[in-house]
Amino acid sequence: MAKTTGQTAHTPMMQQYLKIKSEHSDCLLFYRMGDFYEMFFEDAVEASKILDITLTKRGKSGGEDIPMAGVPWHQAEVYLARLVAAGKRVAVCEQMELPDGSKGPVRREVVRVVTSGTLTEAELLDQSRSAPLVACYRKGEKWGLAAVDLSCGHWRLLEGSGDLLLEEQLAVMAPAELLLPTYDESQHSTPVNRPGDWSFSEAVAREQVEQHFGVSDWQSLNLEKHAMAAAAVAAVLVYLGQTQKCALEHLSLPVFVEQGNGMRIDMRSRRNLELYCSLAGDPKGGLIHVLDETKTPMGARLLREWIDRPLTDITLLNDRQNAVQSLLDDQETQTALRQRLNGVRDMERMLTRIVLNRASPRDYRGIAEAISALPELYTLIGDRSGLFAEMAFAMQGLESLAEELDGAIIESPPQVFRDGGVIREGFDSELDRLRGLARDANAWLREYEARERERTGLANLRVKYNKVFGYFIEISKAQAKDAPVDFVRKQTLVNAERFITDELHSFESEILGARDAALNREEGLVEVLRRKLCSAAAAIQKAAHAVARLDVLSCFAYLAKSYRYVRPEVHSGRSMKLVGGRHPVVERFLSSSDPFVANDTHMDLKNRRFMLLTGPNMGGKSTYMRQVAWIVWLAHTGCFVPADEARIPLTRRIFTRVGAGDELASGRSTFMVEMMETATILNQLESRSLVIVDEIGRGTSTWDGLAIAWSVAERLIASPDVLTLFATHYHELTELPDDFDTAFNASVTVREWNGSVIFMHQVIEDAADQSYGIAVAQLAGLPREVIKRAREHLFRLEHGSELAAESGKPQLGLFAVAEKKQQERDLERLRELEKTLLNADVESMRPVDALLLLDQLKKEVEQS
Ligand SMILES: Nc1ncnc2c1ncn2[C@@H]1O[C@H](COP(=O)(O)OP(=O)(O)OP(=O)(O)O)[C@@H](O)[C@H]1O
Repeated sequence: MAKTTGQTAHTPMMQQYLKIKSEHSDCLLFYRMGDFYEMFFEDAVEASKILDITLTKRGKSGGEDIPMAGVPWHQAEVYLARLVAAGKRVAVCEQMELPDGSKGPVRREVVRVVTSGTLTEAELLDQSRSAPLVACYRKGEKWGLAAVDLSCGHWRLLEGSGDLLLEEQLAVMAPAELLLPTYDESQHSTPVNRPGDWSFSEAVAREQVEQHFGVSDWQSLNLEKHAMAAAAVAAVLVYLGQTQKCALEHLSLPVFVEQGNGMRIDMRSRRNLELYCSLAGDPKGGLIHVLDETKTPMGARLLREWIDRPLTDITLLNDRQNAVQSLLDDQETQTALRQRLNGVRDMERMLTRIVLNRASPRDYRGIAEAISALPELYTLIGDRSGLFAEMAFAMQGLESLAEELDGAIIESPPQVFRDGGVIREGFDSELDRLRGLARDANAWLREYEARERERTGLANLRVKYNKVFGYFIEISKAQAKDAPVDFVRKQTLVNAERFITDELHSFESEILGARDAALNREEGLVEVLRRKLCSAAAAIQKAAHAVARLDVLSCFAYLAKSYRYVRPEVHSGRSMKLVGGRHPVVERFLSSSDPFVANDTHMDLKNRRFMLLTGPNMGGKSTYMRQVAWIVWLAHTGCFVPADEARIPLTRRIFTRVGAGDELASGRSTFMVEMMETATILNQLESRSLVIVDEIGRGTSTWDGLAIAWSVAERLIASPDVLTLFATHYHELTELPDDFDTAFNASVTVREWNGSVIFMHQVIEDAADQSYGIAVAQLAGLPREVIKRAREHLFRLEHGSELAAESGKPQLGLFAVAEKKQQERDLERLRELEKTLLNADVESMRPVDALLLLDQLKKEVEQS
């Protein structure tokens, strides 16, 4: 805390501030003062830097000025967003009563602590992704995770063992905030908070679940055999209690759902394949971006989830595919659906804000419109079976609530409730009556103001209102001396004087209370609607989830139609057949004059489990291999795939090793990253894996690199249930198919034209004949002199070794050269031995000398 001690006695308000701040010392304190949130002492200094707002002062402490900074209450969300993004937690302290003019500060309380994992405001959240609060509890190898997305009310509970899996699961969950016990010192890039070690306990979980959800039947949550996840649930609930300080009626029950295995893809592979953004960090180059044709925020979030967590259950996949096919076949319904989904706002998050009493009038209107859209949606799909029947059912039952809300909330409500005007005329007769009185009052006031101006001759006389003093007449200081005698002075301001008259007073007490009464009445009506929405929260969430599913399925059908995606057959066998496969992202970015070249892929475990892909730089090797990975991945989400035909083996894991950059920040060189990725693959290979290796061993000496690439390739070929695509510039490896029946060569084609290369991007089943490295370097704009010199070096290297020339593989006979050198050394040694033997005079030699010679020869052979 600041230098708050000292001899100066603090004002009562500052004493109150200091007390509240001491109870929230780990947060910045937003202290409400009228229309502002003020911060003092270090909070003010820190916040003014982060928010770039003026640092002023207010009063003194210990003889020194107290620093102060403030933000207007109606813009608080923007500032909160920036503070939270800067890693801060903010305690929001509100005035709990109106100032009544008496001495002493009004009662204030912290109503909420805003943290990165507990945000609910639309302005603070990315609508297309969830930002969960995740608690992690570990004991030995075992761990339990509880993730809650407070903005939607969803839980996800997981258990497992081993650091690798934990890291993977955490990476996929992408927590906005992590809760750990104090003894867990693992390092994370996410902000970590510690709700207290005692909270990570199954017993606390039982207590908390009963308290929050009124559920004492532990079995119904399927947590009895999942003590690790239960302990994590407890920590989340305790933390929410500490920070939210209100009932969380929108939270669904933390039920442990057995996840099944699903397809596993480690975080590196997700990055390598450019799932969320391109390797250069551009989200527009990420797969999610090109696939997201959803119409609603709920749909966008679910799309991410489906892609993040591919399924390995063929029946579930078929259900999704059937639904997509059915929409694809009925374009009329599909078009109508997409039109109707368009503009359905974020039901889940609006509902959360309503339940937590943080909603704006626009949230009420938004949810009214979203619920009103449901009947049209379920009618469109109502006569279908399968997933559609489930979705249609989940959307029903909210019709009367929709009608009531629609009838209650005006079409374009104001941003805040403060001035009323949210409830429609005709919804409540009492409200209409009070508003009528207030309207009459307004007319009377305008007439009274005009009358008094004329009577007094004071042109700038105004009749005004505030909640503390009610109605009064305000005159500027300069003219106050001309006020008539019946004006009774009520308050003196710096530039003005305020008065009351008998007439104004009696008017006020008679009818003007109607305005406040109307506001109160409106507040009460909104609260009734809020309670109804709270009671219907579970049903609304279910409907919202159905809307999200419908949106994603219709997005898949849209992709299929617009970009010629085809329904893949995911089967339990091990063969893969892709005809006319395309890369979903690259094909979108190419111009029509230079269209994407589709390619086929045929692999199977028996004869073609290892594809060795060679060809020039820029030839399209990386694109081809990633497209195969994407097609396999997408096929496991229910999405159709960019190909003319696709038969895909059920795949449990996808591994990739793709040209990495340095991870200097984590102290890893390019080569180290390469080797770590390779180690991950080889150590974790399991049956039904697809492996993509795009270059290996480049970051070290050619010899080491080639040797490593060779042995890794051999290991992958020997792995019993693994399909591998392996791209390399080491042409020596094209000999692999000679030694292994299950390996085959493929290459990307180029043509030479007028001394330049043209990339055909066509994959053929043959090894590449040369690298064209210098040609590509020339294309890239290397100075002409450098290119010329490189060609000279290349010529020297290619013709410097007879074997290189013999092999017909220019530039690449490194192993052959090594072998040749070794043979030469061996020959040399043999000649030495020969010489020694020939020089030995066996006739005259003593037996002991013969023995010594024999011994010497033996040692020489052993050392060679
Ligand atoms: N099938 C294709 N059809 C059309 N253009 C393609 C195709 N494949 C790749 N390209 C284009 O060629 C560029 C280079 O492709 P890619 O990065 O896959 O080559 P590469 O062989 O892996 O090169 P390097 O060996 O240098 O890594 C891509 O950015 C893309 O624009």
